[in-house]
Formats: sequence, structure tokens, C-alpha cells
Amino acid sequence: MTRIAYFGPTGTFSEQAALAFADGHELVPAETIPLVFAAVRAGEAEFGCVPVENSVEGSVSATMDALAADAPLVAVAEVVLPVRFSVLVRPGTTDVKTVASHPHALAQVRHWLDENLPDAAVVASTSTAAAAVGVAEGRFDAAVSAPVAVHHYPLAELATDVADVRDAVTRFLLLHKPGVVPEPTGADRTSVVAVAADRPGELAGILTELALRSINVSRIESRPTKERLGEYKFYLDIDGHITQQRVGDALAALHRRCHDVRFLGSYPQAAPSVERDAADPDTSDDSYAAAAQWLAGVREGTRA
Ligand SMILES: O=C(O)C(=O)C[C@]1(C(=O)O)C=C[C@@H](O)C=C1
Repeated sequence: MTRIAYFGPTGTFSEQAALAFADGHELVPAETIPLVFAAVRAGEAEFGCVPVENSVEGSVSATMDALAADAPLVAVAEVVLPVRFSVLVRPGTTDVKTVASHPHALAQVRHWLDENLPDAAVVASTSTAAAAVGVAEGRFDAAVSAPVAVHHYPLAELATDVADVRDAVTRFLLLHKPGVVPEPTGADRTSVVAVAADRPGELAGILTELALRSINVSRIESRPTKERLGEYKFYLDIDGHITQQRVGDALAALHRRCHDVRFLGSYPQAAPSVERDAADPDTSDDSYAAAAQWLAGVREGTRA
């Protein structure tokens, strides 16, 4: 049976994302995001499911770092889930002195906590469900959890539908060892991470390579290389698929000019951000093929 390792324990948003990817597969929890990557790299699970980006709190740095380090894994699918929380307590709890959750979740309910539990000490936990486990075991009084967590742990709802930003969403990736790239659908995303050379205009140069080929950038994020102060790698999410000429051409250009480029996957967009085939017709695959034919003819001396 196909196994999906997910950022657990049971009752996380990541588990719901894993279910959305493939109901019927065996879901195996891993306690941290790096452990999800490790399970896939070691072949203990074929796929891994991790959060990558939240509309309120931004990128999940543990995922970003794990994507760029060690043996490469690539994204083969994404899913976007709405994020509203339940605040869970042991049945009968009236006095909440400590409230725990994953830092990303805490950041999304800061105002609610200020208004409703102003005296509670806020504690970071490895995941929203780990916080629920901590409450069940008596280590904290309340957990900011995914709504499904109440079905997994002997806890009661102190509040439901908690979110400072009503329409918050989190994007999750399904990861696999490099091998098969999903077929292009016409509304795909390609992710890469590039270590740029440290020279004037380099970032502008990278973006120009994309702009010249009519490629939309949906996200750019920098993280330190962790080797030297001031040295950064750039994560880019672009619209399009690696099999498209203009995307392949742009990534080859990035490979020429950057110290390092790692392909992080081409996969269907969960919520397409552009019209299908909205790109400039001068950058279509047909246009690239015609230009390559002309160039080959010129080199052979059969065309001018
Ligand atoms: O702890 C969980 O439930 C997770 O799946 C992690 C996570 C995150 O890292 O962003 C997922 C979605 C929510 O935004 C809060 C927490």
C-alpha cells in the first residue's frame, strides 16, 4: 500500500491535506517537518505531505529549509485548505493558564487570544495536534488546534471557528523523490531555489530572465544559505511547467548565471492564478520550435 508521511500527530491540518491528496493510502505521522522529509528520503514512505505557505503568516521555514538541503525531493501536487481553529481543553476546564500551538497557528489567533485569554501564557508546540496531546496529558490547559483534533483526543471545545483573518488558507505540498514529473495541465506551478552570485543587479537579472520569457512569478522568498552572513538563496514559484520551452529555457538561463539551482517540482496549481495559455504567443512552444529550426538551418547553411 502507498504510504504518505505527514506532519503529525493525527489531527493536524497536514493530515487533512494528506487525505485530500489520496484518500485510501496509508497515512503515517512524523513528529516534525524534517522527519517527513527523512521518511521519504529513506524510502519509509513514498510521499510526504507538509505545509509550505500560509496566507497570514507566510512561508513555513522548516519546509523551505528542508526543500533546499540534503537529497532533493520534488513537489508533485499541492492543495490549499481553509484554516480556522478550535480551542480545545480538558472537559470541565474553566481556568486557562497556558495555551499551546504551532507558532504559525498562534500567529493566526493572536488577537483572539488577547481578547479571550489575555492572562494565559502562550507556549509553542511542534504542531497543532501535539498541543492537543499536551492538553490531554495535562501539560497545557488549552490547545489551538485543527477542528478535526477534537475527534482524535478526549478534549472539549472551548471555542470554534477561531481566526483573526476570516479567509486564511494554507498551501500544502505532496513530495516525492525526483523521478516522474506530473503531466502539464495548462495551469501549473514550477518551484526552484537558486543561490545567486553576489554581484550588482543579480536578482534583477534573474527576474529579467523570467520576464523576457513572459513567465509570471507568483512568489519570491529569500532565506539565508546558513554559510555566510549576507548570502541568500531565492525561492521562486513561477507559473508554467518544466516541459514548456520558455520555462525550460528560463531555468537553463538561471542555471548558467547562478551558483546553484535546485528544481523543486512542476505540479498542477490548486487555485490557478493565471488564465490557461495566457502567455505571450512569442514564447509559445511552437514559436520556440520555429526559432530552433531557423537557427539549425542557418548553421547548416540551408537558411539565412
Ligand atoms: O500543526 C498543524 O496542524 C499543521 O499542519 C501546521 C500548520 C502550519 O505550519 O502552518 C498548518 C496550517 C495552519 O496554518 C497552522 C499550522
